[in-house]
Amino acid sequence: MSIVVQKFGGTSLNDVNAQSLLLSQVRKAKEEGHDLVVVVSAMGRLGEPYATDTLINMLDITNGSVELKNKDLIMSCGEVISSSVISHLLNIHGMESVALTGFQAGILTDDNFNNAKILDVNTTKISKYLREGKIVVVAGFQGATKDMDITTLGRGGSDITAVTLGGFLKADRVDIFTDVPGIAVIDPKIIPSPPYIKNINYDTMYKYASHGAKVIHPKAVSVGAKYDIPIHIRTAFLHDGCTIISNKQEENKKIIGIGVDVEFDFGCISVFLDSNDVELKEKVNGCISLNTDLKLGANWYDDYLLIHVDSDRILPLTKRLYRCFDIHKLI
Ligand SMILES: Nc1ncnc2c1ncn2[C@@H]1O[C@H](COP(=O)(O)OP(=O)(O)O)[C@@H](O)[C@H]1O
Ligand SMILES: N[C@@H](CC(=O)OP(=O)(O)O)C(=O)O
Repeated sequence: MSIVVQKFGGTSLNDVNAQSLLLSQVRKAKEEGHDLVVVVSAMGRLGEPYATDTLINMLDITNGSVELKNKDLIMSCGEVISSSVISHLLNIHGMESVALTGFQAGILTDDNFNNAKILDVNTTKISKYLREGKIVVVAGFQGATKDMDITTLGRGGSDITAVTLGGFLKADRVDIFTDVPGIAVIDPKIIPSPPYIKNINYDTMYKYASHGAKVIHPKAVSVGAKYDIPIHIRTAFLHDGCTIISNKQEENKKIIGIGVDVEFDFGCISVFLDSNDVELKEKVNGCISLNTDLKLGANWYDDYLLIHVDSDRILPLTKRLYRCFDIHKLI
């Protein structure tokens, strides 16, 4: 039997409409004959009751530092709540399911609290439920140490849970459901309706995700490469269309994408392009030399250009670069 892992991020769980789209995606995969593991993140974003940042804010950090082990315990609760709610929803809609925390799912990590690494997965329990025909809903972003202390995997870590489970279970593919229909050439929050990438290889995606394309956690991409498991980035709002991360990459693409990363008071813009295209490199150099007022420094690496910018100038420069490349003609 083929196994599919479907991961739903916080933005794909946070209201009744999103949850009903989740149900229809799960039903579709079940009807296609797959055994299903569903990995869920905490519902919503800061301000919403069970979002990770809301839970962190319940610890009063004004009176001293937070013990990381304790912080992990509260941070893991959002995903546990989601797994219980989603499993219940599946059951009441006629899709038999069971909810597991990361610990119950057999996810063993090191004791680097807040940023733990998965060391092993004992899939016995998941496999047993799958054999019984149940959909297994696993709380993402967490595991437990050999001493049974709860850990979390670093922010955005539910993607790591999903791809790691896919690898250990020898799944056919991992679907990452989010609020965008794939990996775009630039964050759609910066440039609305940008072109989307159909196929991207693990290596390029790892670099792109590490430099601003935060739609997937870079560690999840490297786990995908390790197990050679295709990762589909998609949205539950649409049935068709996705980006496939695998060993394949579209040929003849001059430009892969622009990643934007803001850290405190400075930021980085990374431009990923065909490193053999001298003409394009000159165009890029020309474009950034026209914008010296906005940049702190720029360095070429193998296949990307990294530009350092003050964080308040990052959006204007990104938009100018995007316009200057005329990306629609380059991809
Ligand atoms: N190159 C890109 N392509 C698509 N989305 C991107 C890109 N770069 C950044 N993003 C952002 O990633 C977001 C999805 O990731 P995230 O907020 O972590 O969702 P989730 O809650 O599903 O994990 C999108 O809303 C989008 O703004
Ligand atoms: N809820 C965790 C883990 C996670 O992966 O979330 P999301 O899939 O919504 O990015 C976080 O906010 O870091």
